[in-house]
Amino acid sequence: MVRREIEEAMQEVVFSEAGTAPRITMRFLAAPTDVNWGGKVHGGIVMRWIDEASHVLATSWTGDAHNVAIFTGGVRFYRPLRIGHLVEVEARLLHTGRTSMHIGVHVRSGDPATGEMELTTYCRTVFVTIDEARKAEPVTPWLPVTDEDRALDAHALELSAIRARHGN
Ligand SMILES: CCCCCCCCCCCCCCCC(=O)SCCNC(=O)CCNC(=O)[C@H](O)C(C)(C)COP(=O)(O)OP(=O)(O)OC[C@H]1O[C@@H](n2cnc3c(N)ncnc32)[C@H](O)[C@@H]1OP(=O)(O)O
Repeated sequence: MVRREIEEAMQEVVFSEAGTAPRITMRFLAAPTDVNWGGKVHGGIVMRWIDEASHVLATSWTGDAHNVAIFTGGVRFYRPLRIGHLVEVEARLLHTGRTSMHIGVHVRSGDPATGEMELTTYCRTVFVTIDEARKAEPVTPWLPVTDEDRALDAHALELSAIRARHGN
């Protein structure tokens, strides 16, 4: 039920170059040490990359590395990721609340010989910067500029509202 509502909401949004939101991309090779028992990259490793890319984005937006994930959800593993393939992890700021940074992360991968990249994973994370007392600090608001920015900003709020309606 929640999943269907979230998947429907996700189908309506577009991530393209028309978005002006702050974003960062990490690129590297999937290493032999990232392997799972089936010979592909372990899902937990992909989650670590998602965490790291979100952390880099949150740090670049706030200028403060003391930020943590307060929520991660909507993780969708679309296809397996192969050892030796080029990996691209793109984190884009979707929305800022009083203290929260809502981030959409796309993981793409492909054979470096062809350069063709395919979407392997999408995930949404929420990060906050913490102060010395470990309280979430106010964040500089990000103001959407283009139609795509506004749509993604509204999308982030809609996903939070769906979860709140279902008690999580
Ligand atoms: C830190 C040092 C770094 C140093 C540099 C080293 C660099 C090395 C590289 C490392 C790269 C990897 C870095 C990854 C970082 C981790 O992944 S850290 C590991 C996982 N995370 C944690 O351990 C955090 C555990 N949680 C906590 O400690 C507490 O919840 C926190 C984060 C201190 C927040 O507590 P709080 O101040 O009471 O927060 P609260 O006011 O309830 O909520 C804050 C905001 O979150 C929102 N929120 C709360 N729940 C939800 C939810 N379910 N959904 C959506 N939003 C929510 C609230 O609505 C609020 O947003 P606003 O309405 O203000 O915009």
